[in-house]
Amino acid sequence: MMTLLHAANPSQSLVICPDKRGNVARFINGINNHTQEGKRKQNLKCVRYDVNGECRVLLVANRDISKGERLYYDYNGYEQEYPTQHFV
Ligand SMILES: C[S@@+](CC[C@H](N)C(=O)[O-])C[C@H]1O[C@@H](n2cnc3c(N)ncnc32)[C@H](O)[C@@H]1O
Repeated sequence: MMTLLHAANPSQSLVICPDKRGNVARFINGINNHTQEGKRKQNLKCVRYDVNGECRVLLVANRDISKGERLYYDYNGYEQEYPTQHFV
């Protein structure tokens, strides 16, 4: 679960909960966000857009990505709940 927007009223917060619905993004890897080396691997970042009044979260490349290269983003949003210390 990833909190992308933390609001005082929880019903206005934006949370991604992939056990309800998923897509091809399930194949994207996480970075070990406890090390500088892990952080350097990140090649995707989350961006929120308003599309016809609905909030959409896109994963956007933060640099050129070569064909065949693994995709990595930071699984943790605000809460840092996802353990990533063992990620390679
Ligand atoms: C959304 S899947 C990531 C895609 C998965 N690696 C695959 O091949 O289908 C999430 C799971 O993959 C594993 N994972 C993701 N990133 C990893 C990494 N950098 N190193 C090791 N395991 C990772 C973790 O077990 C995590 O719960």
